[in-house]
Amino acid sequence: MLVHLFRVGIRGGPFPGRSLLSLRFQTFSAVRSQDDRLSSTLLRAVAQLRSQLRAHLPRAPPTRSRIPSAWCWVGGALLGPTVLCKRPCLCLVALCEAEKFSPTFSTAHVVESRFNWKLFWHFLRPHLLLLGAAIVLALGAALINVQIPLLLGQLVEIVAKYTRDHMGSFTSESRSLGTQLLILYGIQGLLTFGYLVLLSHIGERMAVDMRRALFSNLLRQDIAFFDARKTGQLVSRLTTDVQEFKSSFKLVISQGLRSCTQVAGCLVSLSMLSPRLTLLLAIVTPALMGVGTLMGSGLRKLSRQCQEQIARATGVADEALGNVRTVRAFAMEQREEERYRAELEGCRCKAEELGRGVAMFQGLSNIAFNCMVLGTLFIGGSLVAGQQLTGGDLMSFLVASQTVQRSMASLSVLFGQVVRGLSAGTRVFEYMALSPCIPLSGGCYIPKKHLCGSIKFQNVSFSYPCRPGFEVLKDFTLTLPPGKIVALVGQSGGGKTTVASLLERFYDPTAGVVMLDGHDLRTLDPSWLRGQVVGFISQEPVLFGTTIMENIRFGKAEASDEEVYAAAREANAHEFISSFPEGYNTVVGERGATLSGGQKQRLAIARALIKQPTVLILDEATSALDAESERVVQEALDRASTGRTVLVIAHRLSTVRAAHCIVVMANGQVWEAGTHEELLKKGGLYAELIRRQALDTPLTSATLPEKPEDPRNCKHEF
Ligand SMILES: Nc1ncnc2c1ncn2[C@@H]1O[C@H](COP(=O)(O)OP(=O)(O)OP(=O)(O)O)[C@@H](O)[C@H]1O
Repeated sequence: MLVHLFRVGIRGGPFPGRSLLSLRFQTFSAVRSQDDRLSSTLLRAVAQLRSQLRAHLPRAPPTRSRIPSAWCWVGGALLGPTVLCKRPCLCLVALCEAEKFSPTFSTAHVVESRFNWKLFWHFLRPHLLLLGAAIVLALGAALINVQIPLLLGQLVEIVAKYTRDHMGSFTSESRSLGTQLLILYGIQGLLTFGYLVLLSHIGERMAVDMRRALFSNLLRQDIAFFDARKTGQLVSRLTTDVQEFKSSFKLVISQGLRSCTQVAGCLVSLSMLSPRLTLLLAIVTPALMGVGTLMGSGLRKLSRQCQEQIARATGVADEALGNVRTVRAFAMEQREEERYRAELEGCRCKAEELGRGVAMFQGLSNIAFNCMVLGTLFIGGSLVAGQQLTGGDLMSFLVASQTVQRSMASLSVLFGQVVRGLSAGTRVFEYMALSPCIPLSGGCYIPKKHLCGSIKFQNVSFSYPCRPGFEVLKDFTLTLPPGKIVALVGQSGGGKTTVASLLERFYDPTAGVVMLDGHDLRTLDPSWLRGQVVGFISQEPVLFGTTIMENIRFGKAEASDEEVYAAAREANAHEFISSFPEGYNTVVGERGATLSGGQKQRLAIARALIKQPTVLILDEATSALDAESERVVQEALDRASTGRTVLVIAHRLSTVRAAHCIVVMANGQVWEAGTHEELLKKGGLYAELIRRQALDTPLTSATLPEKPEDPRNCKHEF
């Protein structure tokens, strides 16, 4: 179009030759472009134009006043990024508000999901010096890029002169310009290398810092937080989202800064060329930006949905691969494939929708910018006709506005990346800003010599945070005397494990209080409680994929080798560990996959015993074992239970006969309590359970015998 315009100028001759020649500097400075082909086409056209002009018009000295000074460029270059940073909504990038995210659970304080600039600043601040250096280098490279076309223009002038006059030595005339150009190319290359290295350095360090902070904050979240989320989704935030954010950050600084500098510089040129036309542009552009903001808002919402869908797909893959043995055992490969395919299909639909949105955005912005050029030409043409603007100025204005257009186009390409980056950042910072309701540490603790291990649940009611309407425990009262074994039995889903979870303070009761030696658990330091007071052995012990030694030491990080051996002996594990060629250095495989169920359980017992807990919770610890393993493990458990307050959760009633007290739970309440003999004699629910277990018939709430009139009468106090 520009070439065409030049030709029109020559043919129609409405432009005074003097003004056209005065275009020299503005034209070349404005043509600074990433598109070399376009630049060289323009250069050729200008050279052609110039030689034709020389043939038709008298030579005129170039005007100098309209060349933007270096200060204008620097000012523009600094303004652009500042505006981008401060008011992203004013720009075509980073322009929309985040959608409010409705959390699926209500325990933790969830901050609204806007991009958290405060946290971003926290991670950026340590790198400000390097970032400043990178910005200076990038601006330097951009400013050199502005100078290069000027020199190229002069070189073209020499070529044109030599072609026309065939006088003098082309080599000697062009040598100094060529050398200057070579030096500028070299410096520009160095500057580009410098700012890219710096950005990579900053980006990588920020990514590491963000991952560490996010991981650390995730580990601190309430158990309820994990109830409501899939591991794959959390891992995706740690990996994909941080990666996406880092890439966008680097791209915005490198490509975005360059384009913004160019836009700002050209805007300075434009306002110097024609304040009137610039004013018109200044009116039209915000209107276009308004439309862009609206579209951007929708696109951002889509981008967020897209990423959440990706996280869901990752979650499905993670679950299937993590539980591959179960999948194989049930021959569910096909079904898992289908589930994953369905999630991927969801990803594809969302991504395509997003792609269409971004494409439409870019298409519309192209139309808008082209219309702006056309409009400028018409309005500028009428100004020229009214002698309010010279033809040369109009030409410069068009070239400069073209450069603005190209830079804006490049910014609109950046837009998609920035939208993705911002929403990835929003997702990362969202979980970083979460604060758990139950802190990991803080509060008082009971000195060892005063610690007895007396536990009391007093009128406890509880609903899981992710199922608030469903009361699992209702006015539940129970006492666990120090050094005694209390067994919890009852129908499946009656709330036995929930009692253990409250004792570990994985959750806080909705009403009532859980006390240790008369102290409300909420006033005690949770990490002291879990780390030193309560030992927990579950039905499915989870081991880490490291050595046996490390796994046992997980219970007490500072334990000596001797303490590890002692705990293993107490747990009946020393013998089998010693029989392995690598002994305690045997690596157990992922989740202990290379060990038998009984061996895993004994390692879990050793891990719990090494911290010498005052209170021990055994949640169906032997129910997954065969008779022989159960015997060995039970032996270890009996030994471990001596002198401790023990809460045994059991399905197989035969394993709890010897308990000091058996508490039967049903519908979240204590149904009855007493010793084995007392309960049998009573002929209530326990007797029914014993009878049904003998017949191998499960008890459901529908088959519960008549409830005692007041369950509180069944409260068992020692
Ligand atoms: N993390 C959780 N989030 C929401 N509801 C839960 C959660 N864990 C358990 N529940 C629900 O709480 C109720 C009590 O579960 P709990 O595991 O305490 O029962 P239980 O008596 O230990 O059962 P079982 O003997 O089968 O292990 C059940 O209805 C269960 O669906």
